[in-house]
Amino acid sequence: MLNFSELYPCSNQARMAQLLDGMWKFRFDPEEKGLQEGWQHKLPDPISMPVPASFSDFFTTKEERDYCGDFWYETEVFVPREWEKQEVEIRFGSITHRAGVYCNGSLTTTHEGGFLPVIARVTDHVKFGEVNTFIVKANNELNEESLPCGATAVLSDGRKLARPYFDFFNYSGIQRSVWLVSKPIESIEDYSVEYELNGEDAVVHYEIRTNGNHEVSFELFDEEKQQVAKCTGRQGSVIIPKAHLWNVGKAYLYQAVMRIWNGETLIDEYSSKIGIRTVKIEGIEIQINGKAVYLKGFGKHEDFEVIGRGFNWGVLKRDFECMKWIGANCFRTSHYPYAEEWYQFADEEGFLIIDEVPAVGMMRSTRNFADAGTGKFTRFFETPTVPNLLKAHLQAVEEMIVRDKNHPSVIAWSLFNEPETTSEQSKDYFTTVFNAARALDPQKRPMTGAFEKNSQPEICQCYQLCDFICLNRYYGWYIKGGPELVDAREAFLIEMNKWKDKNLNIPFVFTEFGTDTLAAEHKLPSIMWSQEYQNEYLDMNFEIFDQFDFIQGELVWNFADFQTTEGIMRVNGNKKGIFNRARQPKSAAFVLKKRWESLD
Ligand SMILES: CCCN1C[C@@H](O)[C@H](O)[C@@H](C(=O)O)C1
Repeated sequence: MLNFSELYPCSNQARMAQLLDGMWKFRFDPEEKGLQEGWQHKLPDPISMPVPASFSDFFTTKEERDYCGDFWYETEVFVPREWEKQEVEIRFGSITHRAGVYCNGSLTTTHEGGFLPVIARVTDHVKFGEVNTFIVKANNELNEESLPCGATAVLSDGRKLARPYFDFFNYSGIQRSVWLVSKPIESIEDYSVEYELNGEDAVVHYEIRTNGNHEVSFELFDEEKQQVAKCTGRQGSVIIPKAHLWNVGKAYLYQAVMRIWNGETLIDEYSSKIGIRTVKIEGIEIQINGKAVYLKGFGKHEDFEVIGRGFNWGVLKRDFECMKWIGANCFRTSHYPYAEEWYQFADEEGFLIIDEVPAVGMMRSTRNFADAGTGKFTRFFETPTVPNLLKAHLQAVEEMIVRDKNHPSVIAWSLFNEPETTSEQSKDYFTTVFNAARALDPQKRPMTGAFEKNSQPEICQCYQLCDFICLNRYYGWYIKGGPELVDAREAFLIEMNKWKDKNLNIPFVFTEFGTDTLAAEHKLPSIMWSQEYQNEYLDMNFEIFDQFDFIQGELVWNFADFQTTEGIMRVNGNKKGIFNRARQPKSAAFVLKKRWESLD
């Protein structure tokens, strides 16, 4: 169990949450001298740095844009005397990839993993009624013992360089919002909800975890703020007659209000929106509230000009508007858990999410996208680093499921993206991961992972772990592209018939298929990288998908163009977007809109 509460900050009569986003102080530390020079107390000669944001794209030099190593942030916050009898925490939505958090010069916590919250209890270090200094020592180096996997090179001038085993830029920094939180000494630390549907009625089973022994109450209010249920006890079940169900494209959110009481005196209160719905795999169907749903949408990235992987409400709003316009109903948080606000908004808008842990790059290839399908095996799971990697993987899975388990939008957990899955060692490794994940989700949602082309049905050792199978396939792009599209179709059909012949009777979802396409390129007849080719490629894929009833979803790669490490196969980033990086549609967006609206 985690030794901190991941509950999203809220303010009420018992708690306060102060947002600390804004301009912080910042400094690179390439010589790693900060600690011995006392930077944990104060940064010398700092520059300014927006939070939340990646630091890379603000700069005009390559050394700063591509910086790899230690770096520091600092901010000052007044802590009111009224908080003196409370617990005080500082909560980062994430710090990429690892961090130590200091309060007035004292180390309060460390955290490994750049895509889940970092929470530090600072009660014993803050000065109430005074200005306090918070400092973060961070690092963005990649290795094979932490997620996502990669390596760190050292250039001839001594600078470190990230060598990702994945196809997205190693953006880093304090990329999500930061809060200063005060809450009672005895507080609500976590809660979970599970649902049962009985005709028009629903049963909400709840469990509340606190750090004390006082009585706990649970109430539910509908969207008209009318109380529809009330119960006492740390766990219980409440019946909701004629419940309003949460559904795809038709969200309905109740407000759950949890309180700790000392007799009539309120000790703590925490409230959160919940959506009553069930998720189930039934044969080849993915069922929401007992009804089959075909997933239409995208693999995405948290990525935008200038702010890199930084969270921004405006980008979130535009992305959801584009996804609604095109007729999508689902996205995968490729290749890492996104900022919580994405799930909150998906809850509001009735979108489905496949929530993915940052287990990407587990095949030791910077260009796995090119090596996939070449039979290039690197025996990734036979190396001495695997035990530590497994620890980091299990920690990330736990933090992701604990953080996201109450979102109705989350319908499945993706526990990897394109690892090697053809060895006994990979089977043992992922069996451990899947078993751990299953024990963590009170709602028992489906578990899956995204397989690349080497994971062929006759040699893959891990598809058997999945409740539904996600395939990333590029027939017509990395395999038999351009003039060979007709052969790509044949090869694709051969593979899909091999999967069909296994009679697995479970759903398959395509979580990646796509082509790099320059928004300015038109060519008649088509040529790879032209918009015409992207459309021809998509049409071929759809013709294959429509031949197999067990294919229950198509999530195109990618929603939008995004930044990657530079290289001969990337034109200022990955151009497989259906929208360009500014979220303007390529011609394929209209092809998808037409298809997806017809699938409704
Ligand atoms: C086998 C393909 C893996 N896939 C991973 C994803 O992160 C890349 O961006 C994508 C691509 O090449 O566009 C390929």
